[in-house]
Amino acid sequence: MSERPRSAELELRHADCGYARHVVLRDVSLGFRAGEACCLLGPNGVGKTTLFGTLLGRLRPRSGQVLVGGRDRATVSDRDFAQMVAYVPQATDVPADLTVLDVALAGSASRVGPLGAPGREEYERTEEVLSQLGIERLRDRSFQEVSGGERQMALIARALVQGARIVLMDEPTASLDFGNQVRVLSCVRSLVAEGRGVVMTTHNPEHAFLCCSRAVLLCSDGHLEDGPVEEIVREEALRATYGVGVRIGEVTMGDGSRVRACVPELG
Ligand SMILES: Nc1ncnc2c1ncn2[C@@H]1O[C@H](COP(=O)(O)OP(=O)(O)OP(=O)(O)O)[C@@H](O)[C@H]1O
Repeated sequence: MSERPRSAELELRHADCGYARHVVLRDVSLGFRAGEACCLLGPNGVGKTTLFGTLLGRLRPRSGQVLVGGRDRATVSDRDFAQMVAYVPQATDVPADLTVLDVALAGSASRVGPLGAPGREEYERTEEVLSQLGIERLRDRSFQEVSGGERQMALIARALVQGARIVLMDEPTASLDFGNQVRVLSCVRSLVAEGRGVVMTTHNPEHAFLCCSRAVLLCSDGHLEDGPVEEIVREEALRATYGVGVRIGEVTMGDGSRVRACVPELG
């Protein structure tokens, strides 16, 4: 298991993660900080959602600790937590009929408090975020009626309005078309460029090369590998994790930079 990075803003320390009768991940020590994108990889059922649930305080660690800004998660109010950590769920959970603007504006709830109502400042910030993400045209559309990719962008907008330094994204590209996947990955890069931290899960290891500097691979035997993407996302590791052959090559981009790409070997 790798060492904890220093000054992590969100951290698991020797945490056993799981449910009443089922510990899914044992003795996990991982720290996440602003200015870094980390990709969480692993096969179905290995425990990625369980790890997120624990980081978010929805699941209590069976042992060990979750620390937020150095404080035990259990001592941090949900409101304070929301100012430090935002969560972008998969876009499949559709709330009651709200516009895209309403969904994004909900990100300001932790700042205005339970009895407050968003004011001009919150509306202006929300409009700004919608245009930053290029979805201002969707402002008054029903969240239920926009496409999956547009919903995902609206949920990312909500996290940006929330203003948290660390953003957890659960399979942000799942069920998106190619164009929307690329837009979401570009958005991850922009978040990091503006100093936020992103922790995202994906079932496409190539996404780690595109927008993350760090990868955490959860292996079926319960062990975990954590490090720079190029050291973690390797052909042998992917074969061991997913049980399929994969070749990793490099592609030269338009600006001359080289990016790694994964191509599976079909049996
Ligand atoms: N509420 C629960 N109670 C008991 N066990 C659970 C519960 N939810 C999930 N599990 C089990 O925990 C393990 C990890 O599940 P988890 O959903 O965290 O995996 P995952 O890596 O997110 O999978 P996927 O890639 O398919 O989303 C699985 O064995 C699952 O069956």
